[in-house]
Amino acid sequence: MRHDIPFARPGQVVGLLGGSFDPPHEGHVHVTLEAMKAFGLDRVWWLVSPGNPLKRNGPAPLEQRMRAARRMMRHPRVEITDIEARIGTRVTADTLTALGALYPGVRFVWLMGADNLAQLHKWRNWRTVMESFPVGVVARPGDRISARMSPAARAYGQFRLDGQARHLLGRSVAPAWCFVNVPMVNVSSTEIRTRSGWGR
Ligand SMILES: Nc1ncnc2c1ncn2[C@@H]1O[C@H](COP(=O)(O)OP(=O)(O)OP(=O)(O)O)[C@@H](O)[C@H]1O
Ligand SMILES: O=C(O)c1ccc[n+]([C@@H]2O[C@H](COP(=O)([O-])O)[C@@H](O)[C@H]2O)c1
Repeated sequence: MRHDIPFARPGQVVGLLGGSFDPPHEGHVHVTLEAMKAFGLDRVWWLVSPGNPLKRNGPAPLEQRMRAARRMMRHPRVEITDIEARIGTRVTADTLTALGALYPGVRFVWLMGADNLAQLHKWRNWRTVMESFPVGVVARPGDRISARMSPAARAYGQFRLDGQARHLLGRSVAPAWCFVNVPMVNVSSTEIRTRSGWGR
């Protein structure tokens, strides 16, 4: 196993929170802790992205976002990683395919806020995202309804786990997804960039 990428044992359930983290904030911490509890995850990796394929303006340098993410999230079961830059992927479908090959036997769960489920059908090979690993979706202010009515939610409606079975998500076989309606934290990187000048 390479030493510049995180370690996971076969059988472990590892949540993947992909993001620009430009900058990281309390909302990311909140999603991580709620998802860990709700979906029965052993660990969560923050995948600090080299750059969202759909965002035209590049984020702050990866090293700056990695440092800020490490300051923001200090938890013994959470790892901050730039693994996408290391393995050379930025499209999520490609990342998940690569991780499946790199970590045989590890049970990954793709995590995202409701805003991303609402947009998922615009991602490259988005069906591969739904079909590679189970997907855990966490409520976000303003996006709960659009997420649940979204093309991806409708296309995979029959594979949705009821909220009461949320703890089974990590041990489910894809396609399987679950939306959890947890208390929400109203913060975004966009708002922080606007008021703080982060990255400029
Ligand atoms: N407050 C929040 N509640 C729920 N999910 C969140 C929250 N903030 C971020 N997320 C989720 O975390 C992941 C990474 O988010 P990202 O780094 O894009 O932050 P962001 O605040 O959405 O950024 P931006 O405002 O630049 O779009 C995404 O899946 C996003 O939905
Ligand atoms: O694969 C895609 O086409 C794609 C399009 C938009 C976003 N994503 C991923 O979604 C995650 C959240 O992105 P962001 O910029 O909203 O933090 C991050 O891991 C991105 O790489 C992926």
